[in-house]
Amino acid sequence: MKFSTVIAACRHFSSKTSSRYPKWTRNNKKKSKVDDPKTSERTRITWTGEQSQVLDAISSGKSVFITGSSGTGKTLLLQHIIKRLKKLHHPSRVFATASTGLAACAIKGWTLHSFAGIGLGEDDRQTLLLKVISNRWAYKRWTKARALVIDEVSMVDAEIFDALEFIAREVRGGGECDSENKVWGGIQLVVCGDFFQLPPIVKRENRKEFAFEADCWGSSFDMQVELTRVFRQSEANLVKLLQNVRRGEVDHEDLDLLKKCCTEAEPDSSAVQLYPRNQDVNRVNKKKMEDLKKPTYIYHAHDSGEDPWLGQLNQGIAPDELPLCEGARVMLCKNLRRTLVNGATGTVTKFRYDDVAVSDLWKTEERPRVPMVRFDSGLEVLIGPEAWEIVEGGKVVATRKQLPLILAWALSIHKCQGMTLDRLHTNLSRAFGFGMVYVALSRIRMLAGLHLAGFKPSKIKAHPKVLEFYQRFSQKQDKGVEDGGVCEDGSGSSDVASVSNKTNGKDNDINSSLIFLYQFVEILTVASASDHGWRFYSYSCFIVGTLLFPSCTVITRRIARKVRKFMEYNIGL
Ligand SMILES: Nc1ncnc2c1ncn2[C@@H]1O[C@H](COP(=O)(O)OP(=O)(O)OP(=O)(O)O)[C@@H](O)[C@H]1O
Repeated sequence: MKFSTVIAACRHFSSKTSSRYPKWTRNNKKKSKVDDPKTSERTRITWTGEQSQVLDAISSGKSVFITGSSGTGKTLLLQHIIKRLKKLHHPSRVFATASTGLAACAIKGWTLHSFAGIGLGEDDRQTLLLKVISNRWAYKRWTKARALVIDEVSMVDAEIFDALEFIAREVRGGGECDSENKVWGGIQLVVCGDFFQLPPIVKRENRKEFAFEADCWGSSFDMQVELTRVFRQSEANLVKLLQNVRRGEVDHEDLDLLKKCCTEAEPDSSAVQLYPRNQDVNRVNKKKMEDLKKPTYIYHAHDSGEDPWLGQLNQGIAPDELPLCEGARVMLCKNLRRTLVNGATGTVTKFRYDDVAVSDLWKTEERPRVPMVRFDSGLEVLIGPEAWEIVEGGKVVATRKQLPLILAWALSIHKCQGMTLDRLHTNLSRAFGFGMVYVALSRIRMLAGLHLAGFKPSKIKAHPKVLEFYQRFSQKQDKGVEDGGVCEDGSGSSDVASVSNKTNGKDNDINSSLIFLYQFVEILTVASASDHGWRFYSYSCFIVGTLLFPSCTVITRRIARKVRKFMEYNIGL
C-alpha cells in the first residue's frame, strides 16, 4: 500500500470519527490537582454534582451550554473549564471569549467580536464571512480553534450567534478537519450565561433578540446544564427573594424585605453605589470629589489611530478624562498582575512624581504625578499609565493611553455584572429594561449589606421569551429527554448524562489512538519535505520505539507534544 493512501485513509477516518477531539493529550491517567472534578486543592473548591458533570462532559469533547442564576459559580467553573480545554487541545487552539470587555477580563480572554474579526457585527452573515476571510489573523484563529468559550451569552443576539456558526462552518470546511457540514465546523463549544440578566442591545427592528432564538442553538450543544446551587448568598430569605426577582414575580414577603432595606441615610463610604444610568453615576462621583475639597489632578487620555476606531475608544473602559484627588475611591479597569485585577477597589492616598512611568504622557505638566492607591486588599501601589488597543487584521488601528482607573463611589449596573459586593447602595427607581434590578441586587452577599435609596416594584421584570425558554428548559430536564439534563437532586436526566458520557469515553479512547496514529503519519510526511527532516526522523524513531513499550507512554506523549509545538512554531502547521 502506498504511503499517501495510508495518510488519506487516516485523514478520512479521523474526520469521520472525531474532528473535535484532542490529538495528543487523551487518556491522561494522572490528573492534575487543579483539574480534579471533585476537588481543586489549590483553591479548595468542592465541585457540586452539576459542576462535576460539566467538567466530565468537557473532558469527553462535548459542547456544553451552562446556565444558572447569579452566584451559582458559572464564571468560576468556566475558568477551570478553560484550563481543562487547554490541556485537552493545546493552549493556542482554545479561545476564551465574552460578550463584554469586563467579562472577557474575568476569564483572561478576548471580546467575542474581536476574536471573531467581525467588527461591530452589524452586517449580514455573508458580509461578515468576507470580513473574516479578508482578515488574515481572524481567519487563522477560526481555522486553528479546537474549542471556543463564550461567556455572558445573554448579551449576544441570535443573528450574531447564527452568523458565527456559519462563519465557523464555512471557514473550517475542507480544512484540516474536513468539518464542512459539522455544526460550528467541529469546534468544541462552551457557552455560558444567564438569560435573566442583561439582554443584548438590539439596534435593528425585527432582529431576533436572544441567542437561544438562533436557528443553530439546538444543534450547537451535546449538553445543556442549569447550575442550581447558589454560592454567593447563604441567607435563605435572600436567596428566595433573588430567585423571585430573577423571574419577575416577587411576593409580599419579598417586598417587605426590600422595604426594610430602604434608607434615607447617607451611604457608608465603603459601599459601592450602583445606578442604572451613567448621568447618575457621574453626578455622584463628581459630588463626592468636590466634597473632599482636595487639589484635583485631571488626567486626559492620549488617543492615536484611525477613524472609525478612534470613536470606539470612547466606548471602552478607560475614561477620556479622569479627575483624581487624595481620598478618591477608585476601581482598577485592567488586570495588572495576579493580585491586582480588573474590578479591584481602593482609595488614592497620595501622588508621587514619576518621570519614567509617564515620560511620554502629560508632558505639558511641570513634573508628572501618578496616584498611589491603597487597595481594599491592603496592597498599596503606584499606578502608572496603561495602553488599550483596538486590533483589526493583526494591526493596531487605535490606541488609548490612560491610567487604568475609574472613579468608583458609583458605577453603572452594566459595569457590575459578574461582581460580588459586601456593601451596596443603589437607587433602582430609574431602572430600565429587563433584568436590571436582578443584576444589581444579586451582587450582594448578605441583606445587611443592601441599602436601597429608591425602589419601584414595577421595575422588577423578566422578559416573557426568557421565562418561556427556562420553562422549556426545566421541562426537558424533568423528563430527562435532553442528553445533558442535570437535576439538582441528581435524579432523572442526570443519569442520562452520565451514561452518555461513559459511552463517549470508550469511543474517545479508540478515536484518540487513531488520531494519534494519523498525526504520527502526518509528521513523517511533513518531515520528509522539511528542512528539519533529520530532527523529525529522530523524534519519530523515538516515538515508534516507545510505542512498542506501553510503559513509556508518558515519555512518548511528551515527545509527541514537543514535535507538534516545534512544527507549529517553525513550519506554521
Ligand atoms: N463549587 C464551589 N465551591 C465553593 N465556592 C464556589 C463554588 N462555585 C462557585 N463558588 C463561589 O461562588 C461565588 C460566585 O461565583 P461566580 O462569580 O462564578 O458566579 P456566577 O454564576 O458567575 O455569577 P454571575 O452570574 O453573577 O456572574 C464566588 O465567590 C465563587 O468563588
